[in-house]
Amino acid sequence: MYLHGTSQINAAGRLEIGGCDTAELTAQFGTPLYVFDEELIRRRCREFVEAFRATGLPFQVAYASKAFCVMAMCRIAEEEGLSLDVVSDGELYTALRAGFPPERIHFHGNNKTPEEIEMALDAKIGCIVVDNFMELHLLNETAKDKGAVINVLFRVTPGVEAHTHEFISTGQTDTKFGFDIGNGSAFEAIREAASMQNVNILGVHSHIGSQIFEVDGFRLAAERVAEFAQDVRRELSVTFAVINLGGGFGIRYVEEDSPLPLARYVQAITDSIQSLFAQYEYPQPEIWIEPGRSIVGDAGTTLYTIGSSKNIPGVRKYVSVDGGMTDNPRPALYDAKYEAMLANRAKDPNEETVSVAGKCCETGDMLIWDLELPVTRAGDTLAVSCTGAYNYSMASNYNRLRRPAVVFVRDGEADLVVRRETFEDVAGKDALPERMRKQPVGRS
Ligand SMILES: Cc1ncc(COP(=O)(O)O)c(C=O)c1O
Ligand SMILES: N[C@@H](CCCC[NH3+])C(=O)O
Repeated sequence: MYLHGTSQINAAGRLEIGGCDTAELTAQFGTPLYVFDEELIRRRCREFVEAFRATGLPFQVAYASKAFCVMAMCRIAEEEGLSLDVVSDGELYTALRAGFPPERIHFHGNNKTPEEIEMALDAKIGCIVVDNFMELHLLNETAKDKGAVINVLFRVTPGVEAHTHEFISTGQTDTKFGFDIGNGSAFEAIREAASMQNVNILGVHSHIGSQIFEVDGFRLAAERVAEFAQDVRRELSVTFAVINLGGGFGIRYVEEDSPLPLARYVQAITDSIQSLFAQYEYPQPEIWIEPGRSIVGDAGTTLYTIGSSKNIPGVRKYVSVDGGMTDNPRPALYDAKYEAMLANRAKDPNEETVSVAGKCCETGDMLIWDLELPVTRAGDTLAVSCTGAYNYSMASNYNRLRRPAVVFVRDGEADLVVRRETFEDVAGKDALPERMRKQPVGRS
């Protein structure tokens, strides 16, 4: 397994992250356990911020909290000078509760409810990324009722297909998100908004997909957006102050993945926007981006305890862990690949090929196929790397499993940032109608 960030094998032959021995982490917090390397998260934030600073251009880096939204992560984003992208009332609530400055929050989503819009307006967030006409009208009306003017970006689809898994490509025309540039609906949205009293047009937003390993898609999106900005300026006299090119920067999950240094993505985006807008003699807009996975993805490691195994001679050996698709649905959903190692015997040589199964009652609950490992024993700790993004945030209680705890590790200290769920968390929200309740024992 590739060792990311501060991960290393210590003198005792065990995996250590953030100066914490994983054996101590499992003893203290149990498994499955999400372990986040805080220094690596901060390093990723700084890579983006420093790459922008080097350009001298005005910018915002908004952490896409959907990747991993907990209060402690919102604090880190704020401390590192990032803005925050939320896509629901729950994410907004988490951010506000963590004390994240509302003026640096951007709200996304293709079906924001009236309640979410009210909540965002009441919190006085920085901007709403408008996705459709219904939302635009609702937003203007709600803002009018509250005597407010809300900053908006328009999510546009530039017709660019990112080279990635088709389920997570969103910049193409046939998508549920945003206003299409090609068919004129993006232009129409701006035209309508320009006559509204309670929305202030900041600019446009485009997100072309996720886990992208090249810059051409971003360049192409920048071209389409710049051309659109020019049309809008010429025909509607509306000038965009902000261009947001979304997130999607790829990370290394397995050896075959070849992401670019984060600064390269920033450079390609800033170079394109700067030269295109200069070419159109258009005032330089602020450039915003929204990385999620590339900030937290490789900083997360999940620790599991190995339990049963099943050897099918001539076919394969299954080794089961105490979590699975409930804490990491990505292999089942996207056929996502992961690397793993034995954390408690990290120096032992690999001796067999096994497939790592989760504990859910479902054949598809497999975490890793054909993984080289030392011969495992029940009680060993398996560490799966790169689980920081879209694992905890997409976790479920399938089979009524309790969601794991989350710890942040740094300089030999481990802080619990989400406690492990209890049975009460799992079943305590259930209600039994009166007619189904059992008579207390001993009464007639
Ligand atoms: C609008 C928007 N912004 C940002 C992101 C974050 O993407 P990533 O985690 O790939 O950086 C996504 C998810 O793909 C998104 O849909
Ligand atoms: N959840 C997806 C990414 C979706 C991004 C949301 N726009 C993943 O795990 O890769």
